[in-house]
Amino acid sequence: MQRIPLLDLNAFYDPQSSTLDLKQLLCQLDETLSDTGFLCIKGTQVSPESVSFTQQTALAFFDQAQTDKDKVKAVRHANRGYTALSELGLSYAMDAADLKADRQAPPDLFERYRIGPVDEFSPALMAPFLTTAYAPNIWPTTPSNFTVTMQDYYRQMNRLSQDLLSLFALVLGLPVNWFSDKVDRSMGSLAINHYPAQLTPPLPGQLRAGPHTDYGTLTIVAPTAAPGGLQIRTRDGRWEDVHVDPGTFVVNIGDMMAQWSNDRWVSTVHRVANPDLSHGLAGRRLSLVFFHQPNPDAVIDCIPTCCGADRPAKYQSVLAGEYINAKINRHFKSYLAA
Ligand SMILES: O=C(O)CCC(=O)C(=O)O
Ligand SMILES: [Fe+2]
Repeated sequence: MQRIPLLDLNAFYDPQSSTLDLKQLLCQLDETLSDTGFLCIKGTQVSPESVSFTQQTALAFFDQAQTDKDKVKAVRHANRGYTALSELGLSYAMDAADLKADRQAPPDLFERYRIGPVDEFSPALMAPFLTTAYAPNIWPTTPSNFTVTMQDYYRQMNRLSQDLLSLFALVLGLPVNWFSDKVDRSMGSLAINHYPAQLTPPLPGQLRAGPHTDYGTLTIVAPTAAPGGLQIRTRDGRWEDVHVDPGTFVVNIGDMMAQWSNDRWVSTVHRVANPDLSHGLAGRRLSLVFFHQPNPDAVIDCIPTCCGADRPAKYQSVLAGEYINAKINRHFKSYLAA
């Protein structure tokens, strides 16, 4: 029995829904965010057709010749553009003692396209972050609809994240717009992960994506239906599959939100398992992974309703941009070697 609940956001979006329905949604949210930090959602304003069109467009990019993909290769450790198979290991950036050994693990079996903010903010506010949070995107010329499709999907995910944060604010007893001015120039990024079919056994210890936590506020994942998927590590150390119904999204809490909430909510270690070799070509998988992050200059200081005399703040305040920069490059195999 899957312990990750599927929550229906209709109670939030539909003006006809009752206060009781909304209250129930807030309770379920708090419970699951405190338990695993993972949930599935439906009833969003993002259509399943739009998700599958975006996935098909992304697959068309990855189906191109390697030389074409290399034309939009991310320059050394820049988080924009294409990174090839075996360049990344999501477990490499982990500090936890129980994951450190994974730095020795072979790199992950996925290639990735990374897209940063797609909208302009005021030049004065963008200026300090033009090589980090607001670094320009790189766009391929083919498929010809790639740029507009990804920009559109990015904006939809950013909006959905803001709606989720409105719900989070209500759960925490804050005004519904409490997060708004901290995320209105979000530096979030869209990572498109392509996990090719596996026709030969991976190296010992090699996974589609190694064990890791995400860094930001929240992550929204839309995977294609394929074997070899997302797993979370339970508190007793077992790996549990996350079943994702078609047309729904996985949402999980990142490290920064765990810190912001004074560890009321959990950023759980997860990974992507290999498919059984018997699946052959049918084993390929793609996921659209939106990492929501606040404005680079947002101060991440214990959320007022998450600390008090009986629950002192556990973390020093930090700027969101500095927090992310300290972590983001460490996924690269070449960064470890440098
Ligand atoms: O592909 C997935 O389902 C999740 C990938 C993931 O955890 C990540 O990119 O951080
Ligand atoms: Fe992740």
